[in-house]
Amino acid sequence: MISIDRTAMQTETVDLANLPAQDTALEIRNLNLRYGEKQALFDVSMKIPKKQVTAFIGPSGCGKSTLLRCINRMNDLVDSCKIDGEILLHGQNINDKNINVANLRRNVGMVFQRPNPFPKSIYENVVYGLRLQGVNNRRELDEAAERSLRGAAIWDEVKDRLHDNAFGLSGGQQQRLVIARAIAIEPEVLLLDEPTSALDPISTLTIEELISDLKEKYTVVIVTHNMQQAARVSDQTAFMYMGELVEYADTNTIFTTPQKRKTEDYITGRYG
Ligand SMILES: Nc1ncnc2c1ncn2[C@@H]1O[C@H](COP(=O)(O)OP(=O)(O)OP(=O)(O)O)[C@@H](O)[C@H]1O
Repeated sequence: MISIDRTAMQTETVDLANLPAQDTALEIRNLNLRYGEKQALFDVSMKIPKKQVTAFIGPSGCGKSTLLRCINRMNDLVDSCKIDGEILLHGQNINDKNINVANLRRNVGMVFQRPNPFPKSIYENVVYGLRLQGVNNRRELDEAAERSLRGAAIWDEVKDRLHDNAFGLSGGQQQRLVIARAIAIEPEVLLLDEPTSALDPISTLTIEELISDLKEKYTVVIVTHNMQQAARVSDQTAFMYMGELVEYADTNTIFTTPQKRKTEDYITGRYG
């Protein structure tokens, strides 16, 4: 039996099935995904609320990362991947042929399991996306760097060495730097794919605290293996099993009174 620390759980709940459009960041409708012959997602539908943290949990191979990667079309990079169904952002299906994928990814940032700073200075890492957008004004870049590093809770640790190479930072600092890089271009949605699984417990805690702050400005979707983490940081939790969305509800309900037997078995540690 796994014990879950519910002290930090959110108490405010939203009616996910009837979420009004103005509160919905993303709507996934009847999403099916195949890698070649293998179907990895089965008819997934859900609404992801704005400026909240939504966690995807479930046993290894259940499709959490696949679903997350659909939200910024990272699966486009996999040749064998075929998707049908819709993911609506501002009412527009991001899978439509006329969608500009670079714009989509500016709006929907992603942070991976292993910190992946570029081999550049801390400063240049943060302003990278802005430079790509053609911003060259020094003051604008400086302001964005400070704002983003503060937003990622790493400013105080790096403000005196902004021009040092990012590889000199610890793993936990690198991950916060990568989050700063992601928020520098002010996306609406941040996708976090097991962002702490390569980090030590203290860095993990720092990132978890940061995630709770990030939702003031961004919609956060996090994949995690760690149920305690989902319980600590998320407002709603989606439990997936073998490519299906089994149960999706506010985090408190999922961890205290799940409605489905499979969810209960998973959160009580019977499998996974
Ligand atoms: N690029 C790929 N090509 C073929 N099959 C894939 C690919 N990526 C994932 N899969 C398969 O799709 C299924 C879902 O994988 P996915 O990585 O989304 O699961 P997950 O729940 O995130 O797992 P984990 O927790 O182990 O990361 C698995 O059976 C996996 O083997």
